[in-house]
Amino acid sequence: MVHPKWARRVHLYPTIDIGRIDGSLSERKAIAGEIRNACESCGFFYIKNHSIPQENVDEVFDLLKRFFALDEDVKMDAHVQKNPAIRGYEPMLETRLDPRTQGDVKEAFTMGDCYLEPEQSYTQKTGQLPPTYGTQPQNIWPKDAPWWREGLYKYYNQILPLARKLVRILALAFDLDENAFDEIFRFPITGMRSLHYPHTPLDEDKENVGLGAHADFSWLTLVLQDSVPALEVLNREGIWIDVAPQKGTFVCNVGQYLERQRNGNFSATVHRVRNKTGQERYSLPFFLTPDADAELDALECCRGDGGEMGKPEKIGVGDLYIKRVLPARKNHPTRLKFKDVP
Ligand SMILES: O=C(O)CCC(=O)C(=O)O
Ligand SMILES: [Fe+2]
Repeated sequence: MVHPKWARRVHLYPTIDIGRIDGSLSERKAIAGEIRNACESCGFFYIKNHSIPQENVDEVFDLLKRFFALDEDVKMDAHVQKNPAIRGYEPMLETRLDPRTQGDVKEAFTMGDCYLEPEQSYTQKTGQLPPTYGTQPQNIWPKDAPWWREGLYKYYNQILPLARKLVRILALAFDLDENAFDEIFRFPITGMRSLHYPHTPLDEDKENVGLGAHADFSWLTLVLQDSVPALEVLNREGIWIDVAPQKGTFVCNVGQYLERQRNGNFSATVHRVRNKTGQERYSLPFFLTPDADAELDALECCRGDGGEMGKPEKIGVGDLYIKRVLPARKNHPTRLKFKDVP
């Protein structure tokens, strides 16, 4: 029997109108209530009326197509192996999120938080000078495609403020003061991952995926997908359910940090990508995680007796990040460097 929460296909992934996210407190609380319900059921929902214009969305997809169509050597100039923070370009099959697969049939380019790159205005945002322990930018860019950095930053500087608004809405969703999380999101860990999935034929001998089954290692993820359906979510009955593209929306999902903070009341649900459409697919997830030096504890409201997950320990956001992100990159120099660290 299908779990009732999943059986109602129509309400499976609600589409939440956030048009009044800057409205009155009661309007913001109404949005918070809808998001809370979605996070307590399947952990996936769409948002619409998010204020990023459709023309900017179209523009960023054109940018992705232009980048991935470049010669491999131009992209490999920013190969992920050259960057200690595991940012940059990943060719096909470089990662394997699900060990049962041959590898992820996709190419990707990741950039994220960096206190040295001027586009991110670290000092203006934090009121501090960049930390002295790092002298190298955390991102890597291909030298022959300056338009790539420019175009991605244009989008980054729109999606990050939107994600920050959702942080405040989530604080309201927990019946907290809406600024309650501001101190752990001063200069958060971010990851913006451009993805290109070719068509992957189904193969009876092996599980053929664009991105293997995983739950996001983030606090909250906002995925911009194009019109090619390929994202699937595993329901509680073990059935994969499509997250159909909906123009003008983002797909949002709860990540493992938020699940932990809610002590399992919110679900970081397993999902994967399989592009069986015959078309090329592009997507652009944005992962938001609290500050690397923040500590995260289960919220007062949901500590309880620990429930079936047990009471989680307080965790250092950055430490856990390193432990969890590296295993999927088996040959990355940073992984090899830390291979004996428990
Ligand atoms: O491409 C997508 O639609 C989702 C990608 C994803 O799940 C991820 O990068 O974690
Ligand atoms: Fe994901």
